[in-house]
Amino acid sequence: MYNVNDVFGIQNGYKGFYSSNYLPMTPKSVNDIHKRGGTVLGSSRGGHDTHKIVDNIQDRGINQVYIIGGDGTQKGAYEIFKEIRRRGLKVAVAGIPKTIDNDIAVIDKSFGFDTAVEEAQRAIDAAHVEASSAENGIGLVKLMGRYSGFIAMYATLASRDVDCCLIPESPFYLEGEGGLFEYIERRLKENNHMVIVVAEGAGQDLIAKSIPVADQLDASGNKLLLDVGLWLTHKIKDHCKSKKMEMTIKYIDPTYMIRAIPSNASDNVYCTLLAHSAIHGAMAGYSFTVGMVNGRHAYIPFHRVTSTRNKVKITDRMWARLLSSTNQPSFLSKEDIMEAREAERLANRLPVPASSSEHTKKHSASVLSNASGDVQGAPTLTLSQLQQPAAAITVPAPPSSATAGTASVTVIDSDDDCDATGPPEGTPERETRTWQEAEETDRTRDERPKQPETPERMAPPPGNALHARADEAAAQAAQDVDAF
Ligand SMILES: Nc1ncnc2c1ncn2[C@@H]1O[C@H](COP(=O)(O)OP(=O)(O)O)[C@@H](O)[C@H]1O
Ligand SMILES: O=P(O)(O)OC[C@H]1O[C@](O)(COP(=O)(O)O)[C@@H](O)[C@@H]1O
Repeated sequence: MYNVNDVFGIQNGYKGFYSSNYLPMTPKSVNDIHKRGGTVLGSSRGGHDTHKIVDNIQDRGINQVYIIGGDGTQKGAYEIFKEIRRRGLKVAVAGIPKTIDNDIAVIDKSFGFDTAVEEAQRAIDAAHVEASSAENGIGLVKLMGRYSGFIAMYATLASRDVDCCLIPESPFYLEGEGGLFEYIERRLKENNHMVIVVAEGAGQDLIAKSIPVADQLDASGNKLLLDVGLWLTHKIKDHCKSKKMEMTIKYIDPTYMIRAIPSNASDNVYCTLLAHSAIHGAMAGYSFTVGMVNGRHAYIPFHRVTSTRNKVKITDRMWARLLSSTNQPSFLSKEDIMEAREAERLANRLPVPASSSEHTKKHSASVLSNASGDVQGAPTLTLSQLQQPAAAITVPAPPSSATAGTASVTVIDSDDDCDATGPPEGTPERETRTWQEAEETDRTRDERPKQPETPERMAPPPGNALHARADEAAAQAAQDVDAF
């Protein structure tokens, strides 16, 4: 569709721009890479030298750069975009969110997350089998999630075999009333076995207190985490020993096995849509992070996705649903809840609530999105060309009959951050609302009467008893969190 002749892969992450040769990529060479796990191009931490990267882009005459990765990668893409803009180059930068952690702000979910949740079920199933095969058996599964517990939360909700889910956003404690040990004792008495899921970033403060070690960072500046699964296993064993309680604990760490598998069908489709959307946007001359927002394809300015991180909101319904599904303690004091609400209010720039129930007002990301809900037309580039950490594409100047106009471009910000070079002539009209106007409109939309929050307002359509029970339970759980 766009007459692209030269596509190159950058090997081993950002440093590959200046430390290795670019790898020519053809439809044939990438034909089945989506069926393999990991990355054929390689990845790395650290090594982001903005000037050297942009020098290379410039020297090689690259005019579109597609950058695939998590929030660190998107930050790096933003730096590259700013340097390109400073130099006045006609190069579009498209960030494509890929992380199993799902911690990238604004977008509905990141590519890789669904696959991770699905694969995590296998580890939870194994933990359940092992736990239920022993007397007082505990199965403990560690899942990835450095800063955010989305994989742990969704895997727990999907499995229904989990009795306790621990995530970084919800601090927990071991001893005393309402603590983890008390819950474990109770659950073993009731059921004779239990499954605990812990996200790798959970309980890091607790571990640091019991094993004081200096913080260490990886090459990208991320804190190296202590193994919460191993630590917890020992703590539980020690506690049960002190109580003369017979028990068996099996610790399963499937983290890399989960990240290493090929993406599932739903992620493959999502990847295709991201790829198509990114290509249309870059061909139209824009720079952005691409993603689904409220179910619509959107082009998001880099700074919107890099300024915050997506986290599980423990004051939100989803976490309340999890609490009601596992029956675990919330580990939260009233002060913790108020603090979490206040942090959420400030992060979302919400007004001070008139009453305590006001906090439940949600404020979704203010973005504009494609009115049709989809990007029109599909380029001939394959998604697999974009399924790797970084790829640079050299695009010939579009012929006068270029079909870039078929891309139904949606721009989420009308400030100049979203537009490296401006769209070439003949491309569709840009969104004309200012960012502030857009935000205002979206806020108005967000504040329209929503799905009611209280049990009586949550009444489902008559005749649907199953939904009624589920909704009642969710509302009750939300109230429990409120009341706590
Ligand atoms: N603030 C930043 N500015 C520039 N580059 C960054 C920034 N944060 C991370 N990076 C680079 O992005 C790459 C990926 O970041 P990392 O945190 O390792 O993974 P992820 O993209 O999964 O979050 C690394 O090469 C890192 O150096
Ligand atoms: O040991 P590594 O390779 O640094 O990776 C560990 C990290 O990768 C993550 O899973 C994120 O992976 P991705 O962003 O690549 O999907 C974090 O949760 C975890 O801390």
